[in-house]
Amino acid sequence: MEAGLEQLAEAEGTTATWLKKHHLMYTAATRHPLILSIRDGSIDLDSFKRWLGQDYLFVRAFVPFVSSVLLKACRESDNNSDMEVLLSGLASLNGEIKWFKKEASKWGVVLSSIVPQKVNQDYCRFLESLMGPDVEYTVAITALWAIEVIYQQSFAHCLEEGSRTPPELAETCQRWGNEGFGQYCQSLQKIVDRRLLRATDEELKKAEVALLRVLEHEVEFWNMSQG
Ligand SMILES: Cc1ncc(CN)c(N)n1
Repeated sequence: MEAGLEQLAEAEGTTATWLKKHHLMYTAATRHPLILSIRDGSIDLDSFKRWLGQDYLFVRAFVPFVSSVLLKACRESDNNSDMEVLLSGLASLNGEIKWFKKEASKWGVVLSSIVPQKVNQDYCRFLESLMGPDVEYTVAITALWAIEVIYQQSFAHCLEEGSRTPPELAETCQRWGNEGFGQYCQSLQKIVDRRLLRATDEELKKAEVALLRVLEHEVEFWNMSQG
């Protein structure tokens, strides 16, 4: 990399550099055909319902993962405010689970009879693999940021001017596409960039791999939902 570009990368943060480097995969995850079909109004509602049921199960598995990142922050972070950012994210999952239940009953999706599909199980297993004490805080929070920002960028796209998102899906898009969630993602990104500045080469590599794995799992999750 040229010296000037290197300085730019440092000024804008490692995460931005990685998103540029992996822009094809990032676009595949944030502009998936399922998201584009919500945005243009052509969404197949069976796909939406499949996504809803599977994502409910995913979010239940996501709670212990976020808790584990919070625990790592309490033990390993060099900055007190990390804990507050993570705690706010964890707290909002309470409302999210309630929302899934309400939304499922609106669409006639019976959550108690949803069986996790293999893609979902694989993703949840990946989350579990990041929960152990051997996984560094920097690596785990990189994965958390990636998981959240993909949803934020995907659903915010469905709320942009010119989108023809069906009104009955607007609430879903608002849940992850709203300003507050965008700010939460930015707070996570700042933590990740701060941690990556002090990371060892090995940690940097592991964090970048975690980002790539999340991108792959997210694309698979959309594919599975689309059927
Ligand atoms: C698959 C998936 N990825 C991300 C999110 C956002 N927490 C979610 N609910 N589901």
